[in-house]
Amino acid sequence: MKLLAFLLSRSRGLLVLATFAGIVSGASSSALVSVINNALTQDTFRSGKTLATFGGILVLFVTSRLASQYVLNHLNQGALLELRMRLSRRVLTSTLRQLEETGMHRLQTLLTDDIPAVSNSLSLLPTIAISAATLIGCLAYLATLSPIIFVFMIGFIIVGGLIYRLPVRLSLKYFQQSRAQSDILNKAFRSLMEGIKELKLHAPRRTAFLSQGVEVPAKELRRLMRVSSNILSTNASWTSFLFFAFLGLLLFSVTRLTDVSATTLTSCTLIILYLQQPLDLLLGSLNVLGRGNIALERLQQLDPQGWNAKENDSPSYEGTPPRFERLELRGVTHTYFRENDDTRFVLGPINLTFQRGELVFLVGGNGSGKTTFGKLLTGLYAPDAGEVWLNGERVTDANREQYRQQFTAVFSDFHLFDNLFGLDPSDRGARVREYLSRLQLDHKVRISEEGTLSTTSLSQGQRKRLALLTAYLEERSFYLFDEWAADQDPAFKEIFYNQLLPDLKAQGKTVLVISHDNRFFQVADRLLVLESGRLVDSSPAIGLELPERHRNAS
Ligand SMILES: Nc1ncnc2c1ncn2[C@@H]1O[C@H](COP(=O)(O)OP(=O)(O)OP(=O)(O)O)[C@@H](O)[C@H]1O
Repeated sequence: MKLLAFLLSRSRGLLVLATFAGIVSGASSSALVSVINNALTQDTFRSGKTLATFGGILVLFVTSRLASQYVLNHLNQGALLELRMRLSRRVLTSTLRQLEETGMHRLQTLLTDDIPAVSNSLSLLPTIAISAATLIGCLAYLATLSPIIFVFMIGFIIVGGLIYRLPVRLSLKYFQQSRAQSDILNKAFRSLMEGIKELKLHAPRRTAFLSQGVEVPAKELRRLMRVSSNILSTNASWTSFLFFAFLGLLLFSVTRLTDVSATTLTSCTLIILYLQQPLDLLLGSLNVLGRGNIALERLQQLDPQGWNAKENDSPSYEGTPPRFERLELRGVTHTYFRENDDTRFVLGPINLTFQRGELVFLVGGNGSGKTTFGKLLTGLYAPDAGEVWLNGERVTDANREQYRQQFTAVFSDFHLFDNLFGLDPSDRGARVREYLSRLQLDHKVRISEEGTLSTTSLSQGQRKRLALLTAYLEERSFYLFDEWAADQDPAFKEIFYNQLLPDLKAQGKTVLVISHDNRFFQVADRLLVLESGRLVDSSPAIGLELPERHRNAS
């Protein structure tokens, strides 16, 4: 079972210890039953010595049970922490394309549904260990009291267990289907959050979205989970029925055929009744374990090769990137396949060189591939074909992480963290203040010594300025701005194009600006034009002969 293998891979020693303590607890629980039974049936047994034995076993029972639970709880919580961290690391070490194809909604289901499902099943392990040990101990005691009733009991457990398993499998099938439905529902929830303004402004859209977008998958999820749970409830009731039917059969029929005394029968009945609880717990846990297993499989599917790898896949790169001199793209391409409509978009092949200290503009119509080019250039996408060379060294999978450290980028869908993670603002206090003032944010935002921003609740243009501040502090060699100035007022556009960009160039930075602002193209050394994924012009410097169709783009 995957769950057990997962726990075993984490700490075999502790698992053995917990199981041993569980067995001791189960055995002492059975011993308690035997003492109680003897005290009930034999007068000579009710002595002070027996009381002391009873007390001793009781202490052993409680302490071993506690030890088993503590160790397993420790293991479970550790396993959960590891799952959360692994999933986060997997996200950070997966390629951007893999994540885009997986879909954020699916990652959300993994975090919000699947990890708790694994957690639920792991938290059952102490109960399972103790119940199993109690069951085995009581059965052993039953065997000493009446071998024939023991054989009947074993027969009942085997037949009952087999009958129980079939509906559990069916229930798990429905549960598995419900996971795909959860993905769809989480996608709808994301739309609900991100599209709240559009939904509030348009009543018919809101009504249709609620009934088709949310209610349909939510109802389907309800149906699947209801069927799955009803199968289990029916199964549990059916098993209780079987249990008492077995007891009835034992008391009223079997004992007539065999020679069992009334005292033995009373003792056996006491034990069998005592066994009902561990049996119920064990059978009930089959389903929870099955659900945990399905959830763990889904988590592992995110990266089947890498999941079991040892933790040598730290997502951070600590080295110092080499000084940037020259970047060359030789015939690089990137293709998006759209399975739904069987079409594709091909960027490239692109042949291009960037030198240190160049200021280059990239223009092109909507959907021409500018942002895709930005992702390819910065190493967020690996090229499908062609080669990238940095300072005369070829970029491969092995050094792409290092290659990415040359770049800082503000994409049009940038994310603003509320802390300058990975940057030490105390080292850069004077520069932070200078940049805040240059970006006209000094009256709005303060940055604490720990790097926390006093607020990120700003206008979109101001948020972009804060993203630019972060980019400045990163002090990388190559800057990429994807339509950065689109949200800026005219006065700040002037500052951006006529002061900030030339300043970066003067510092020896290479800058690629994706822009539609043709009023400012003269500040560029070079203008690149993309059309339907093809680089149709890379005119050298000034004069900037922009093809007719792009002239009035801004
Ligand atoms: N994650 C993706 N999966 C599949 N196709 C994509 C993806 N991202 C972009 N595309 C497709 O690739 C093409 C280029 O998109 P891209 O975002 O690079 O264009 P762009 O020039 O930056 O456009 P805009 O000026 O509108 O921002 C588009 O046709 C788009 O449909």
